[in-house]
Amino acid sequence: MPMAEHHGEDCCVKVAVHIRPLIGDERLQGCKDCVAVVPGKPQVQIGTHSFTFDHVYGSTGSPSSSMFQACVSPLVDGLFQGYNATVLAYGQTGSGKTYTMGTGCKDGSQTGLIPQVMDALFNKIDSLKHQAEFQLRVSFIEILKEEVHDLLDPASVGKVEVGSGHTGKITVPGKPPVQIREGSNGVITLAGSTEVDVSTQKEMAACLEQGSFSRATGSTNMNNQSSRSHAIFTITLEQMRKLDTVFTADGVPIEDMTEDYLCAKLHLVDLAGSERAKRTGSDGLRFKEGVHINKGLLALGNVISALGDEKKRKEGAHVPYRDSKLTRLLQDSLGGNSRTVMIACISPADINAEETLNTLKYANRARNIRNKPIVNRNPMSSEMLRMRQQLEFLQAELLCARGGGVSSDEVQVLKEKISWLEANNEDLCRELFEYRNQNTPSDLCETDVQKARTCFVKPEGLKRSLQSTDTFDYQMSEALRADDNSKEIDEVAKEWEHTILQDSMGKELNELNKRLEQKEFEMKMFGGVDTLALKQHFGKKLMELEDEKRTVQQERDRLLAEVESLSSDGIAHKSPDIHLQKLKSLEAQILDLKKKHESQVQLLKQKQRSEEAAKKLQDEIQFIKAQKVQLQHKIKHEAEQFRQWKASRERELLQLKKKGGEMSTSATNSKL
Ligand SMILES: Nc1ncnc2c1ncn2[C@@H]1O[C@H](COP(=O)(O)OP(=O)(O)OP(=O)(O)O)[C@@H](O)[C@H]1O
Repeated sequence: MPMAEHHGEDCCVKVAVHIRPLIGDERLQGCKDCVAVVPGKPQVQIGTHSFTFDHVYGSTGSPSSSMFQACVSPLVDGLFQGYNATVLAYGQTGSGKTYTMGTGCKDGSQTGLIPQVMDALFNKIDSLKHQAEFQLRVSFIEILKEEVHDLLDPASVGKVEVGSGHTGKITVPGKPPVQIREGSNGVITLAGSTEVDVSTQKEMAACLEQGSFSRATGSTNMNNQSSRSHAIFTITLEQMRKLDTVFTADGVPIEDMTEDYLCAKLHLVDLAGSERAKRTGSDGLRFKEGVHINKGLLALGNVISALGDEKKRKEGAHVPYRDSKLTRLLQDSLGGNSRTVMIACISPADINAEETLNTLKYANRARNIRNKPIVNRNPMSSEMLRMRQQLEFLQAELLCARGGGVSSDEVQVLKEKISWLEANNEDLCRELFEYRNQNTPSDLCETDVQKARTCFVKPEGLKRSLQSTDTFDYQMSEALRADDNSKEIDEVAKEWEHTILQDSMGKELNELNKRLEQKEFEMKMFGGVDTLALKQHFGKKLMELEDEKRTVQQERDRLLAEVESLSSDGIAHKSPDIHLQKLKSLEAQILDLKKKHESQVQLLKQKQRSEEAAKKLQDEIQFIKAQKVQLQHKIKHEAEQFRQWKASRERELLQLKKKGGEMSTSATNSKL
C-alpha cells in the first residue's frame, strides 16, 4: 500500500550568518570589531579567512529585519504543502541565538523569528480558511544534560534551586521522562511530551512564553542569561484541503472525495552555546552541564562533518545520529526529510574571534548537507487521491465508450467497476472520518499504518474521557478502542492492498495471454510459409533432376547409335570430331551440376535460418507460458494468504469481543 506521496527534491541546508552589534560589556572592555562583510556579497571575512554563505545579516550585510522573509518565510509556505522544516540557531554563548529566534522571555520576543513565524502562519491560515480546515499544535522541549524535558508540562514543578545560585529543572516524580522514538519509516517522535492544541496566535504565543520561562537558565562568566540547554519549539500544522468536486457516472457529486489531508512540522531550535567548557569558567555542576552540552554539539559537529563530506556521503559512510539526544532528534532535519535553515550567530568582538571562526567553519560545512524533503500525506488520503484519479479515468473511459459505440457489455463492466470503486471509496472515507474522530490529533500525523499502531495516548485525551467513566474503565476501553481502531485501519489497508494486487496481477495475466496468442499466431504463420517454400523448392529440384536424367539418357542413346553407324560405314577420320563433341557435352553437364550444387547449398542455409527463427519463437512461447504459470501461482498464493489472514482476523476479533465482555463483567463485579 502506498504510504505517502514522495516527490523527493534534493536541497541543501541553507546557511545564514547573523552578526550582532558589539554589546555593552564588550564596549566597556574596549573590544574591536574583527568581522567584515564584503559589500553586496554574502561573504564574511575574519582575519585571513573568508567564507561565503547563503545570506549574511547584521553589520554591513543585509538588515536583520529581512532575515525572516528570505530564510524562514519559504519554510512556512512549505508547511502548507506538507513539507517539514527546521530552523537552527547555532553559535557561542552570547552570540545572539535566543535573540534571533525570539525564544527568550524578553529579548527579541517581538522581533525574533518565532513571533514572525506565528504572524505568517496565522495570516496564511486566515487567507486559506475557505479552502481548507487547519489544526495547529505546539510542543516545547529542552535537552539538558542528555535528558529531554517537557517545557509545557503543566504538572512540572518548574525551576528549583540546585546548588549555590544555580537553577535547574526537575520533572514530577512518577512522570516518565520524554522518550525519543523512531518509527519504522524513520520518523522521529517524542513520546510523553505535551502537545497543546492552539487555535489563536495569542494561545501559541502563550505557549512560547510559558516554555521560555521554564527553560533552564543560569549565569556563567560570559552571559548572565546563558542558555545551557538546547530548546526546540515545534509547530505541527494539519490541514484538510478541499479539492475540486468529483462526480459519479450519473453526475452526482461525491462529497467524500473532496478532501486531502496533509501534516507537517516546523522545528525551531535554539541550540546551547557552542564554546568550549573551559571558556565558561564553570566548575562543579555547571562544568558537568558544559560537558553534556558539548556532547550534543560535538555529535552535531560529527553529523555535519559526515553529511557535509561529499565523498563520505557517496560512499554511504555511517552518520553518528545516535551519539546524542540532540542529533537523534534532529535526524530528520539533517540529511533527512526536512527543509532546513541554519542561522550561525556570531559576535563581532575581537575577544571572541576564535569562537567566531569555529562557528563560521561549522556553518560552512553544514552548507554541503543535502536533504530530501517529501510531502507528508496521510496514507488514507493517498489512497483516496489514487482512487479519485482512477475514478476520473474510468469516467473518461465510460464517456469514450458511450460516444465510440462500444458494446453495452463493456459499458456495463465499466459501470460496475465505477460503482465498486465508489463503494470502496465511501468505506475508506468513513474509516478515515472515524479514525480522525477517535484519535487524538497527534495520531493523525503518523505517516504509516505501523505508526498508527504504536501511537502514544496523550494525557489530555485521558482527562477528557475521565468525565464520563472511571479510570479503570476508561483505560480499558481506550486501550481496546485504540487497538480496534488501528486494527480496523489495518484491515481496510490490507483489503485494499489485496484488491489492488489482485487487480494488477489480473491485468498482468491478461497481458501475458495476449502476448502468447500473438506469438502462437506468428509461429503458425511462420511454420506455414516455411513448409510451402521448402515443398516448392524441393519439387522443382526433383523435376530438374528428372529432366537432366532424361537428357543424359537421350544423349547416351544418340551417341551409341552414332558410334554403331560409323563403325559399320568404316569412316575412321570423323572419330576425333565425335570425341570433341562428346567432351563439350560433358563439360556442359559439369557446369550444370555445379549450378545445381550451389542452389543446394543456398537451400540448406535457408533451411537453417528458418529452423533458428522457429526455435527462437518456440523459446519465447515457452518463456511466456512459464511466466503465466508463475503468475497464476502467485495470484492463487496471494488469494490464499489473504483468505487465511482474514480468517485469523475474524478469529482474533471474536476473541477480543469475548475478552472485552469478560473484562467489563469483572470490572462491574469488582465495583459491586
Ligand atoms: N542583533 C542584536 N541586536 C542587539 N542586541 C543583540 C542582538 N543579538 C543579541 N543581542 C544581545 O546580546 C546578548 C546575548 O544574546 P542572546 O542571549 O540571544 O545570546 P545567546 O546566543 O542566546 O546566548 P546563550 O547561548 O547563552 O543563550 C543579549 O543581551 C542580547 O540582547
